[in-house]
Parts: sequence; C-alpha cells; structure tokens
Amino acid sequence: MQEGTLFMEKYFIEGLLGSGGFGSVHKTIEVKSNRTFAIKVDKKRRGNVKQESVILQELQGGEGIPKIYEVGETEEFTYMVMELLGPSLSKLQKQQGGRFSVDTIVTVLIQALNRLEYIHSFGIAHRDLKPQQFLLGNENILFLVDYGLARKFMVMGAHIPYQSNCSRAGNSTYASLSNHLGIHQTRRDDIESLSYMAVSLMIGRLPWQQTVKLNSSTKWNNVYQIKSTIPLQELCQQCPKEFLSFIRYARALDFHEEPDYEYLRHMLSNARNPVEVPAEVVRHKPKRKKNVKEESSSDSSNLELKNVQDIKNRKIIVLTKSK
Ligand SMILES: Nc1ncnc2c1ncn2[C@@H]1O[C@H](COP(=O)(O)OP(=O)(O)OP(=O)(O)O)[C@@H](O)[C@H]1O
Repeated sequence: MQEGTLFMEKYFIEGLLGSGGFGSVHKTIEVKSNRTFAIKVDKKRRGNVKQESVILQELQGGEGIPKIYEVGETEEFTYMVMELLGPSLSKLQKQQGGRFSVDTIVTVLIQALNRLEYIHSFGIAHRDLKPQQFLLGNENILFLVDYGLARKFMVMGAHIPYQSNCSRAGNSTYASLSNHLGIHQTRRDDIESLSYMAVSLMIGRLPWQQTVKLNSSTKWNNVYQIKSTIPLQELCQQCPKEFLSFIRYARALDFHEEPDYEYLRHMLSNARNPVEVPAEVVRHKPKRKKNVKEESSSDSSNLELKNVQDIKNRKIIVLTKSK
C-alpha cells in the first residue's frame, strides 16, 4: 500500500507503522472526519486479516483490546481499520537503552497477564506473544495486538484434545518448549512466552536470540537447543527471583490446565518490593480462585495499586503464620 495515496476513496495513507509475515499496518487519516486510525492490510487470497478480525470482534470491549471500526475487502486486499495506538514495548525498550526498571516490568507483566486472562476467558490463545505485540495506548494502558495466529482452545465449551505433530507457530524467540516440540498451543504456551518476555525486558536480549540470519528450521532448532538446556538460574541471574519462579510455573502447566493468573500477579508483584520471605512461602501456590473473570474486566491502574496493597497485607499474614 502506497504512502500518500487515498485508499477506498476515504482513507489517506500517511505512513507505515509496521509490517510482518502477514501484512502491513499503516497510519491513516479518514478524510471525511479527519480522524487518524491504523489500517492493517493483507493480500486478499491469504485471508489472515479477515480471520484476525473475527477473533477481534469477539474480544471487543475488553481493556487493552484494539477497537475495530471497519473490515472489508477490495480486489487486492482485505483490510481492517482499528484504533491507532502508540509505540510497542520493544520500541520503548530500545529508547530506554535496552532496559526497564523492575517496577516498570512488573507493571507491564501484570497488565499483560490481565490481557491474557481476558482473551483466555473467551477460549482464545494468542500464540504469538512478543514485545512487539504490546502497544501503549492512552493512560498507559497496554494493548495486545495481532491476533493473526490466535486460535480457539475451547470449542463448544470443551477444551480441545491434546495434539502433537503440529507445525510450530509464532516466533521462535518467545515460543514455549511445547510449541518447539510441535504440541498444539493453548493457554499455557501464552504464559510461558510471557515468562520469557519478563526476562528479555529485564536483560535486553535472550541468550538464544541470534544475530545471524538463518533459515527458519535451523533457527527454531538452534533456539530450542539453548532454551531447553540453559539452567534457569543462569538465564535469570540478573532478574528478580520471581521471574525464575514464573518460568518454572509456566513450564509446569498441563495442556488443559487453567493458569492461576491471580497467583502470578501476586508473585510478580513481590518483585517490586523484595522482602525476605521463607523459601517455602515463595514456593507455596495458593488455592486457585474459581471465578476471576469479573476482576479481569476492570483492571485499571487503581486496581493494580490496590492489589499491591493486598499483597503487602497478605505477605504480613503469611509471614506471621509461618513463625
Ligand atoms: N493499532 C495499531 N496502532 C499502531 N501501530 C500498530 C497497530 N497495530 C499494529 N501496529 C504496528 O504494526 C506492527 C505489525 O503489526 P501486526 O503484528 O499486527 O502485523 P503482522 O503482519 O501480523 O506482524 P508479525 O508477522 O510481525 O506478527 C506492530 O508491531 C506495531 O508496531
């Protein structure tokens, strides 16, 4: 799509925001209203944008889910007009010289967990998480974009059956070990990808991130070799200990298992204000909450602050009990 051209006689294409395997995203101005949007296009025959728009339609209304305004087709393209968002986490990380503070990372991870809890509550797994997919919106709300590879793991109210011999989907850097092994991706794979994101936001570059261009298969194999063998202590040596626990937790999830988002939020919040908690308390996994859906739909920053307060209270209770 050409910069400086008028698309559908109403959208002026101002510039490229990003492009990837499935299409390109452009900043556009709707001439009639003078409002700016982002427009995502792909070649019509591939149909990815159309598939993505169906998933996004279902998720509309959730915090941190980009609003879509129009979906359509021309002879050449399928396109989706959506709200224009700000820079991605990877762009912000570069601007920050490669690193964020622990406090910022925890805030980001908690918001990301809220997004995952929300989309998982619709039976949808994202399957391609990476810092480029998290964009900053108004009031520092983190948006999760790109549902091109998202798929349902719940069909007619039942979890899909375990499947192996699947082709690897998403990106090798943040892929879960099961994804590398060709096991169908579900909620647990999103959680594991997020746990690698936690480390990369902290240290800048994961040990398996490669600088040389390789063909896809060699790249996936090389990444798996390092990811599956590197001791977690070594991987997380510059991170709060909670990040190591996060990876362990994610890798231990079963195929059908619902992640305990609440537990993870509490655990990660502990990285903000490290206190000497006995090892058995850190390892303790609280009982899973039956229904956390309502909480996820109102995850404002106030609520996060309240959660931190709750955690502090909880820590005191736990420590008192353990004496
Ligand atoms: N709503 C938006 N507002 C602003 N920028 C956006 C928006 N949606 C996407 N982008 C930018 O465009 C980039 C590519 O978007 P997206 O990931 O949806 O496309 P893709 O073709 O599926 O890419 P990939 O194959 O790399 O995942 C994003 O990383 C982001 O920088």
